[in-house]
Amino acid sequence: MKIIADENMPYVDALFGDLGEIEYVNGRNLTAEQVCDADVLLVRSVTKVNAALLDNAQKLKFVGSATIGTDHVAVDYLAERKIPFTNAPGCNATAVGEYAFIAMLELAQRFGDTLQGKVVGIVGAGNTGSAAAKCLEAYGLKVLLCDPVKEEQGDSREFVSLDSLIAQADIISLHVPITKVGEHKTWYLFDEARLNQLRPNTWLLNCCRGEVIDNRALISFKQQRDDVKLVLDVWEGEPNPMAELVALAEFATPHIAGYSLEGKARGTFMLYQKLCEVLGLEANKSLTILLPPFQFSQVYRQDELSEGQLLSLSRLVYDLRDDDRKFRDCFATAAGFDQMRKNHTYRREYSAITLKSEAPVIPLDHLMLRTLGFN
Ligand SMILES: NC(=O)c1ccc[n+]([C@@H]2O[C@H](COP(=O)([O-])OP(=O)(O)OC[C@H]3O[C@@H](n4cnc5c(N)ncnc54)[C@H](O)[C@@H]3O)[C@@H](O)[C@H]2O)c1
Ligand SMILES: O=C(O)[C@H](O)[C@H](O)COP(=O)(O)O
Repeated sequence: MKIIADENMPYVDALFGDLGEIEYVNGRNLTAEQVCDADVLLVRSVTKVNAALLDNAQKLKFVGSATIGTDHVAVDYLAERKIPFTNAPGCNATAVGEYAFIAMLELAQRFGDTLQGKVVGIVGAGNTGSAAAKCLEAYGLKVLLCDPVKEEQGDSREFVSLDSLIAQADIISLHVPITKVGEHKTWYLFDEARLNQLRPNTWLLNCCRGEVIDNRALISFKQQRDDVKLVLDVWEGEPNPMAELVALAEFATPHIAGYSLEGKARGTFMLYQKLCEVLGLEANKSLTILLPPFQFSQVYRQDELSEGQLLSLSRLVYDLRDDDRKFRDCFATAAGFDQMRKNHTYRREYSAITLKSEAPVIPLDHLMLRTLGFN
């Protein structure tokens, strides 16, 4: 069996090595010729999976995308050809939630402010939005959710409209899929008019898809409104973000909000489980053996935790400042955006750290940290 896999997908050898012969490819430049004799195709978000790529791949038995988003996949086309497809819903949700939370802690520190006491609006209350909300609520913040789709589906959480969220929130974090049609389409959800609604000093984070914000409108807006602070992980026109916008963002990264090792491993593992199911095989490998040990796996803590200390603890698993610095150095050079994504193999989730205390009673802060995700 021939398995074609994106070269940036980790743990493919460990999980798929027994199932066939693996060929690694550059996902962004994948051609129809390269996949014409594939039995299995494993992709990430940079590969357009459609008729042009797959019409000649007549042996194809399975397509898997180790991503949450599916906007790069012509799912109707695969269904028509009866080719089983799976993505990996929720695989990197914790990573995105922690990225957003840590970015807010970083902004607070950079601007001499505190995160504690702020009201945060989450737009899109699915896996990543809920993961961000979990961190924020663990830290005691008021969270407003806007998700008209979930609201219509009868989700029992409390929701507000987007206008009401914008009017009340100090911080807005975007977590919607990109959709171009329908009542709740998200393409340019934040256009010039919406951006002009933002309250003074709002922090706006985008870790979902670049085109959820009109990037040109955002440039003009931010040039007038320096009080608004931006954290941007996703960009219109990836892998070539607009240089003016990168310069205007407080934190800028190359679409890696979901790139924890845990999130990547879960993504590949979910494809492995699904392929085994499609092939009628037992999925007898385990996710836990994939992850390398973590250098700060145990942390001893006694004292009451300040916001600055919470940020220091968070930087053990993810130091956003490093990625921001690296990105500004490399995004403008040819292939810099993709190269940084390819080499991004160092980030962990809070769960990689086990908290220890020598005090006889577990400090109250440990309960908050455990709700955040620490062990
Ligand atoms: N930056 C990254 O590395 C990264 C990582 C993972 C996911 N993503 C992106 O984030 C998106 C969201 O991921 P998820 O796991 O939370 O997906 P999800 O499907 O679990 O949740 C998305 C939510 O958005 C809601 N929604 C749809 N249209 C909306 C609208 N107009 N207004 C408000 N809510 C709306 C949906 O009802 C759903 O609940 C993905 O589709 C993907 O594009 C980016
Ligand atoms: O949709 C997703 O899951 C994310 O956008 C994903 O993390 C992007 O990473 P890629 O697949 O491009 O490596």
